[in-house]
Amino acid sequence: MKRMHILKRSTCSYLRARYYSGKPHVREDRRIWQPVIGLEIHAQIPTVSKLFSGAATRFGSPINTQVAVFDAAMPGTLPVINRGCVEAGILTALAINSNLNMVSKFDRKHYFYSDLPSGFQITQYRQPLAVGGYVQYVVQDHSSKHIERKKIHITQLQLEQDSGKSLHDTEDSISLIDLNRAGVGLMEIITEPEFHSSEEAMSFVKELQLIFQCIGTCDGRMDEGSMRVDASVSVHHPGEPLGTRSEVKNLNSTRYVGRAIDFEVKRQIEILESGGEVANETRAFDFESGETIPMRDKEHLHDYRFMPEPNLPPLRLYSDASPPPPGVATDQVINIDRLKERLPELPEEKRGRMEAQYGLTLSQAIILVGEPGLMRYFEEIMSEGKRNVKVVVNLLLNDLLRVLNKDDVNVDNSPVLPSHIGEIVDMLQSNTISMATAKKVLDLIYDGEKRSPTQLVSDNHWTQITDQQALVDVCQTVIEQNPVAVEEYRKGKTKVLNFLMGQVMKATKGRVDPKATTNTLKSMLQE
Ligand SMILES: Nc1ncnc2c1ncn2[C@@H]1O[C@H](COP(=O)(O)OP(=O)(O)OP(=O)(O)O)[C@@H](O)[C@H]1O
Ligand SMILES: [Mg+2]
Ligand SMILES: [Mg+2]
Repeated sequence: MKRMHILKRSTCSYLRARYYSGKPHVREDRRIWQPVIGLEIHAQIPTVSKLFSGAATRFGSPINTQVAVFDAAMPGTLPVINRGCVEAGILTALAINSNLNMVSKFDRKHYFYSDLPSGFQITQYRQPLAVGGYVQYVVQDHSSKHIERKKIHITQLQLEQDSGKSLHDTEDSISLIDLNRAGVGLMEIITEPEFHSSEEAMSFVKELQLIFQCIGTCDGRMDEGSMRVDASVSVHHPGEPLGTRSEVKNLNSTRYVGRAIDFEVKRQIEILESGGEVANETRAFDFESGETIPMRDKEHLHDYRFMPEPNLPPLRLYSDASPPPPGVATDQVINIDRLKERLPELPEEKRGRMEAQYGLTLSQAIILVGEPGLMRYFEEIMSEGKRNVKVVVNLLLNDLLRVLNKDDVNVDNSPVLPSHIGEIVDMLQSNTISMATAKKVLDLIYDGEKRSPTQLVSDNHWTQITDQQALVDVCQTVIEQNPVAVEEYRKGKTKVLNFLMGQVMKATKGRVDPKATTNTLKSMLQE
């Protein structure tokens, strides 16, 4: 059945309604509210210099130490476009299936703000770098464990300058300006208003972060402001025209994206249900109260007085099919076919391949692809020997991630290497060690053990007891030493078996196969 993304109209129970994956909540009159969300994402391009000047872009540098005369809008300075930024924009457009404009243009967008010395931002208004496109992403409902693939359409991708930063000193009532960020290259990506829940919007933002990191066109660090999200939110009754949107600006974590959307949806439903109208306004999110508040400086409608940027010619792209005119040096132009060749396997393609090639479930594929470095690590293990994919994935997702997450260590810095896991898996598959021993070996290597897993097992005599008579002997001892438990088991308290199993494990230091032990114990107890 197709899932519906609709909300109970009643506002009091709104927050309890899981409108992403839950069943439709319908009031008697069957009038339901559907949230509609569109996102605008600003992503900083990690080139060493800015979009139109040679100033550096390092995050966290001392205030006003990365400012070229152009960034400070000194008269007579001219923009020179940064090839790296254009390439990043093109790569991103390709990754989100957007159509590149072979000719795009730059415009001036005027507004007054103290951190914008020129009084205008150079952006792409009339003819952006790319239009259209779509992104496939996955939405996971953590409580129901339901996973769904979704698709969102992209409106456009444009290149533009970032602004500076104002620091307001309320004590001395002064504002200080830091121009380090002014002119850093940004990609603005706009989605169609097609999300119907905060979960969908958040999942898309995470997918975009994965795409950026995969192709290297933004570090995706929302906490450092290198990726910022504006969420436009409205509600309507399905089948009727879209409602008036409000726009919550500058959300700097995926969690805040979700909280701001949930708050807005609830606020708007309340207004509409009490007969009011939603204002088309810009709002800010206050993470402490969890509320959105109108932004005072944006109360009036802006007249940006867009005009073509006279100091930049149109940006022309070339391809093998439409090459540059003869005589133009190849390093002076960009051929998009060369960039297409550089496009790596994207997150959704990786997930699809993990499912198809290795038979993984989508939820396993999501973790392997979402955890930086983990898919490569997994494939390195799988590239040798005939390793059972279930055993490998189980060890990685349950045991390796457990120890790494405990100390917040990245897979790439893991002291447990793919070769270690490979050896452990081989010993498991040949029945040399039990699962309990495998976990113990993994933990020891994580804690700094320098011997190889094989060496460790042989030095400690941890090889699994595979000899059936030896297993029977251990079980016999345990049965003799625990008459009370045995009695209870025979009276029908079958849970006692777990206790006896534990005793065998203890006696053998985990060197037995749980299944073989259970069977042996059971048959011996029936005698
Ligand atoms: N009725 C609606 N409800 C929710 N979202 C909407 C609605 N109509 C449009 N949107 C979304 O609002 C966003 C509009 O962003 P866009 O940047 O194009 O315009 P803007 O916010 O007015 O301009 P800017 O912020 O650059 O000054 C898009 O993400 C779009 O999907
Ligand atoms: Mg906007
Ligand atoms: Mg915009």
